[in-house]
Amino acid sequence: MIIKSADFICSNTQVSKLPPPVKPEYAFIGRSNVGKSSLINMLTGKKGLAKTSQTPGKTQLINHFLVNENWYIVDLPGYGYARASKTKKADWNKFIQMYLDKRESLQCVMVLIDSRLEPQKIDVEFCNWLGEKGLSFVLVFTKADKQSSLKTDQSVAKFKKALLETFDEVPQIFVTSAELHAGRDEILSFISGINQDFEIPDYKTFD
Ligand SMILES: Nc1nc2c(ncn2[C@@H]2O[C@H](COP(=O)(O)OP(=O)(O)OP(=O)(O)O)[C@@H](O)[C@H]2O)c(=O)[nH]1
Ligand SMILES: [Mg+2]
Repeated sequence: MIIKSADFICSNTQVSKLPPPVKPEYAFIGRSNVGKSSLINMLTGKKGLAKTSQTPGKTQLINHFLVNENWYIVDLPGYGYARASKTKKADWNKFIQMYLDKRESLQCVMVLIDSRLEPQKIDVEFCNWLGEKGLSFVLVFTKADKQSSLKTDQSVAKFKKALLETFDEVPQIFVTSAELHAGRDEILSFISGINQDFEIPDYKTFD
């Protein structure tokens, strides 16, 4: 897929204020600092589109970006930010779960996993939750440039093994580096394949 345009549309803290669910949508989610915003910038080819930061907890809202006028990328706040208060974490859970659970046009949840780490409990639990809800998801391993490909392969294998404790099969896997633009074509062609079959869902308006 060639990216002709990518534009910021809106930031929201309320599910009721999201754009109408008439275009296919892909949510990028994962632990704080895993590289969600960097990946979005890499995929769209627009460096400053999603705000990135070395300080975890940068993205605080549901941010919609419209790509090629016909599909949305959604940048979500990271989960598992250790320094966030309990109330904040609970708010995050409620808000994000409601969004993921209710968003009619959501086609796939892109779960980002830091390829340098051993399987993290919070990531595995989040995947299990998606599975329970029957939501489609794929795994996107990030920051592959930070280590050898052997080390990345080992991380991927360990994560697969952790998921196979609850799932019969593992979801599709992408290995990426925002730094090296790796994995871009694979993810864009995956999205393009789904976009082709998109039909506008029935949906409720909130007014
Ligand atoms: N080397 C390398 N660094 C990366 C890569 N992706 C992200 N980073 C760095 O990791 C840090 C966090 O990146 P962000 O994209 O802001 O992470 P995020 O997941 O959006 O973080 P929050 O919005 O805080 O949840 C930044 O310092 C990035 O430059 C990558 O592929 N390779
Ligand atoms: Mg971010």
